[in-house]
Amino acid sequence: MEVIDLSKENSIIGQYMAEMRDAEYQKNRLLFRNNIMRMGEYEAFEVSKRLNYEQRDVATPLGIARVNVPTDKIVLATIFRAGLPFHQGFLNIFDHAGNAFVSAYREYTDKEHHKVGIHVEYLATPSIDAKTLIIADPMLATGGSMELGYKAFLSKGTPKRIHVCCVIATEEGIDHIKSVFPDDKTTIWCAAIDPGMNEHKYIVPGFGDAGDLCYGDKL
Ligand SMILES: O=P(O)(O)OC[C@H]1O[C@H](OP(=O)(O)OP(=O)(O)O)[C@H](O)[C@@H]1O
Ligand SMILES: O=c1cc[nH]c(=O)[nH]1
Ligand SMILES: [Mg+2]
Repeated sequence: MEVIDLSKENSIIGQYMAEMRDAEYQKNRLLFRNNIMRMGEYEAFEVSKRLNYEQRDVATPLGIARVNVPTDKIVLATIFRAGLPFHQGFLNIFDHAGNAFVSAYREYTDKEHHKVGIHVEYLATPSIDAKTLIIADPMLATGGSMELGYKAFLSKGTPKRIHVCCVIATEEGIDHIKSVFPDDKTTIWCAAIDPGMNEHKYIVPGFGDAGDLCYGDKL
């Protein structure tokens, strides 16, 4: 399975990442959400290079122009909450895509807050049969939310190609995706692979809680 870490090549996303990781800068939720959205736009452009294309003749006012356009039928899927601004970034680029949403939230199952359980409660999706499925969620920590989100989407068909798109990943999360997603048709995209997680399963150095940074704390 191909894993593409966009930070391997210098680009403007290094600036977005520096701002998103900065504890002072993070205090402004509008800026944080906006940077997550811009990361989505950037990643979407990169993913677009891997789509299938066909030539089309377009009538301009002055003649016929030959243009390459993507033929893939895309479904953009995301996981509430932190996925929402990331999803918007992808949708700004793939504006003809279908859209799928699932809710998954992590909850500690022990009083020491070392073990994480994941709850899936809501699913709204078009058919993903024979589609190019892009699942956008900024954090790939244990990989549990991505797995459960994917399994929920699978109840609505079998995709032709899958792009797992995140902002920060861990090796553990990537290994988990490799163990549960089909190897021959999945690509993992990220903008950083961080060294690990703390005892509460937060990525270190990471950002902190991406959902809270976008939308505030929750009970
Ligand atoms: O790889 P995992 O260990 O499953 O962690 C990743 C999940 O954590 C975050 O969601 P969270 O559960 O914090 O919900 P939120 O977006 O509502 O804050 C993030 O958006 C992922 O969905
Ligand atoms: O570091 C992490 C891990 C999971 N979810 C987050 O929002 N942050
Ligand atoms: Mg959260």
